[in-house]
This record gives sequence, structure tokens and C-alpha cells, in this order.
Amino acid sequence: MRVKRVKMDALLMEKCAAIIIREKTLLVVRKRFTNIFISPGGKIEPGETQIQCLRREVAEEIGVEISDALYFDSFEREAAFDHKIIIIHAWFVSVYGECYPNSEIEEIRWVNGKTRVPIASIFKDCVIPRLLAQDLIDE
Ligand SMILES: Nc1nc2c([nH]c(=O)n2[C@@H]2O[C@H](COP(=O)(O)OP(=O)(O)OP(=O)(O)O)[C@@H](O)[C@H]2O)c(=O)[nH]1
Repeated sequence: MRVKRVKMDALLMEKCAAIIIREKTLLVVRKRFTNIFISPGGKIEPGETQIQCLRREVAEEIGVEISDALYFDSFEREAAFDHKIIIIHAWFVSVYGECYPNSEIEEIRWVNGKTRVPIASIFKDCVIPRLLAQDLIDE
């Protein structure tokens, strides 16, 4: 069924996203040449576990090492920048040290329920409301 698999890959992406919370705010990142903030993390490479993917992407994008990761949930939507379906596996992630924008990341922001910046749909509609409901980030 190789043909089917190739077709599926062309339409579907799987990403691991890090939910990083500091002082009741959530970290979102903006890539160069884009104006929407998205979750830190990235696509899972062949043969990689979700944790390995998170470690690699978090180091690449925000320059820090993961100290702990706990699975939260998975969500499916049309991807913010590609005409493909994205499945995002979201993990609570703790890191060592201070996050900073690295490589293709131009800007990072710590947001709460009041912050008015454009945020991609899965984080905006699925993740942030649940973090607010659990009082993990500020209203
Ligand atoms: N709808 C939606 N799409 C999202 C969210 N977060 C998020 O990264 N995406 C989309 O997921 C796709 C893949 O994420 P990514 O660009 O971080 O992955 P990556 O680092 O491996 O990409 P690259 O190395 O190919 O540039 C992008 O189209 C991105 O816009 C979200 O919250 N909602």
C-alpha cells in the first residue's frame, strides 16, 4: 500500500507541539515571513518518537533543552500555512533556562487570555481555552 501511504503523506502532517507555561502565560512563536503565532515544535521526522521530535524542535526554535514532558492531547485542523490537514500532538513541556528566538523563529511571545495577537487555530480554539479553564494561564 505504498501508493496510498505517499498520497496520505501529501495531505496530512503530524506535528508535536510544546505547551510551555511561565508565570501563567503560554509561549507562542512566530516564524520569519509569517504574521501568525504558532506552537513551538515541528513535524515528526521518519523514525522519530514524539519526545525526540519535541527535543529537536524545541532546541532548534527556542534554544533550550527539555527537562520534562507530559502528553496533553491531539487535535486535527487545516494547517495554518499549508493546504494540508495537520494533526498536532500537544505536550506539556518544562525546559531548562530562558527561551529565546532561534534559527527560523523571529519572535516569541508569552500570552494569556487577554493578549491580542493572531494565534493559529488549534492553539487559539482548542489549547488556550482548556488552559484557561484549568486556570493554568491567566484570563
Ligand atoms: N491550524 C493550525 N495550524 C498550526 C497550529 N500550529 C502550527 O504549527 N500549525 C501549522 O502546522 C504546520 C507545521 O508546523 P511547523 O511549521 O512548526 O513545522 P516544522 O517546523 O517542521 O516546519 P518546517 O521545518 O517544514 O518549516 C504549519 O503549517 C503551521 O502553521 C495551530 O495551532 N493551528
